[in-house]
Amino acid sequence: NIEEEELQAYNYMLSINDKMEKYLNKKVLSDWAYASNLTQENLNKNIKISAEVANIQKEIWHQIAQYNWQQFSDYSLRRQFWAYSTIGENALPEPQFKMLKKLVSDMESIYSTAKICDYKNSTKCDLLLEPDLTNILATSNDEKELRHVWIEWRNSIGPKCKDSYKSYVALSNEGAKLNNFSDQGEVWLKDYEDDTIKEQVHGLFEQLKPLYLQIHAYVRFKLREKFGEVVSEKGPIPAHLLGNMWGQTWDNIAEKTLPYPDVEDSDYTAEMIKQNYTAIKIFQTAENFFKSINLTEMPRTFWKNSILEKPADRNLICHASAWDFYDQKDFRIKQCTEVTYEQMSTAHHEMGHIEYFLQYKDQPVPFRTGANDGFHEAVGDCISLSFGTTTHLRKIGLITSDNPDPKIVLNNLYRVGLGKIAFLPFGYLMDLWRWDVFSGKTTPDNYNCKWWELREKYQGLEPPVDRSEEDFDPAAKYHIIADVPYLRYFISFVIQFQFHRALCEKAGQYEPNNPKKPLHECDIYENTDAGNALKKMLAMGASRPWPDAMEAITGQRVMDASGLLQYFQPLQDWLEKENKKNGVFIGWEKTKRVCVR
Ligand SMILES: C=C(C[SeH])C(=O)N1CCC[C@H]1C(=O)O
Ligand SMILES: [Zn+2]
Repeated sequence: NIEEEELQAYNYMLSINDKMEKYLNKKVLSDWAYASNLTQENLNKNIKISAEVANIQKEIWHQIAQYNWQQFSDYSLRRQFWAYSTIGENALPEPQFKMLKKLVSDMESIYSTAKICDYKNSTKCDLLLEPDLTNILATSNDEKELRHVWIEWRNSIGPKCKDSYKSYVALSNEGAKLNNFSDQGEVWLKDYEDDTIKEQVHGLFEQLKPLYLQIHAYVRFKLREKFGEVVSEKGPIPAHLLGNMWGQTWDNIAEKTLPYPDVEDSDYTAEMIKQNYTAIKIFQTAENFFKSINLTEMPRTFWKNSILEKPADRNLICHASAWDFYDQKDFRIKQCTEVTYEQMSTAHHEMGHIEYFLQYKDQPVPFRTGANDGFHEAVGDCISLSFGTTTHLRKIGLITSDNPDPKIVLNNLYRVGLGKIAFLPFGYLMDLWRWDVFSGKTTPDNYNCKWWELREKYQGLEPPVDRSEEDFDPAAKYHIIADVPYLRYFISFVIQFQFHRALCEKAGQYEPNNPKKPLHECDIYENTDAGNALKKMLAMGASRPWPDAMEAITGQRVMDASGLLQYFQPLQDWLEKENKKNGVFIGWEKTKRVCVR
């Protein structure tokens, strides 16, 4: 009868979780070995162990189908069975599974080893994305150099990945169908446990669009002042002038576009260099913040096993990442850290992942993940909202003057806005493009022009030169070729402000309508009430549906743009006034650029 079956199932679940822990540890160790040293040998080993784990997942998949787990009375047991009942590409027969793994690994290797020639010295052809091209895009004022780097990076990747990408899409969809999903895009949305998630996300974007239009119009006006006619008055902004290879965050052009350029402005990167910051010191600074609010210090093995600087002697994947080795002890970050303020934020972002791993490490294996993917991306960024205030930067000496001029605070809010507001349309369109690719609505002969259609429609950006279907520009972004979903970041950029608002209220640092305690100057540093509330939510992992985790920390059960909008209200007021004063056109007319089909 069902009681006996449930008791047997309980013991079965204990045994498969134990088994999965051991095999996942082996698999992640081999994933790490390949990602940190891109050799053929490491790839072969990684594909072999991954196929072994996929076969175990298939075995479990067939075994759990024998159980009437939907009838079990124990919620947690039912939920663990539910978690094991969708296994994605692991459902593919071994040959197809191995092929898919190889396609993604090859594209990651192409991306991570791609080199281009320097604009000024055409014999120097060893420029990598990190750190070389990233630095040029962040610091160069030479429009021709920016254009060169933007085009050459895409030429070095797109054409080489297009065929692999088509096969990757087909195989991913085959795996999806074996799990009874219509396509891979639907598999990616499963863990939101809400079949209205797409509509919710669309609604959030529409709510945030007016704020985006204001910062877009202001930035276009300032860039036109700086670069001249290459930036049109009313058209989309050329994508190579925004301080970032993908135009996804614009904080690197803060100095060039500040609202109050005359007040003394601290260049935080210069200050970090002046104060002899190193990669280690950057991570110790991040750890210090987490410890100050009663979260957990990094385990000793973290400092031993992590890769916090780019090794000179091998090819590796430099895109920053945080790793859980499923043995409740070994947690690592791999980051090719440079001493810049942007990298300080990334270090907090990655350590936020580690804190989540540490808090849920005693959960059953299927619950050792975020309440939803967006939660995992929001932890570190939420802490950075405190870290990046003038109050905190003064505390740690990255702002050396104690000038209380409110213009300094607004300049800093603008800088944060260039990172957060500018990101929203990019965070949204990345999977808008991929959902249509997986569903077949966007076909391979339309991949690139559809991409630029979305980039213009949502971001108001245009390529610096005409594009065609010979190009494959989506591949220029890591997550596309590395099979990493992206909706998680859009969701994170919304909910991190809900978390921040809730923690700031708990810390007594924010009171709605109290101009003495505005949200954008709240710093929860050393506040354990806030830290303990965050800690409680993190420890839940994915043991409950995400509205329960959202309620635990904010008291709300929905995603809500009001946190972000309240945080940036002073900036939005300033931008609306400034744009009106300058008589700038809000929005953008159609691009003159063409995409040849
Ligand atoms: C830092 C990471 C690793 Se989870 C990352 O990929 N991020 C963090 C913000 C958005 C996204 C990106 O770089 O595109
Ligand atoms: Zn992340």
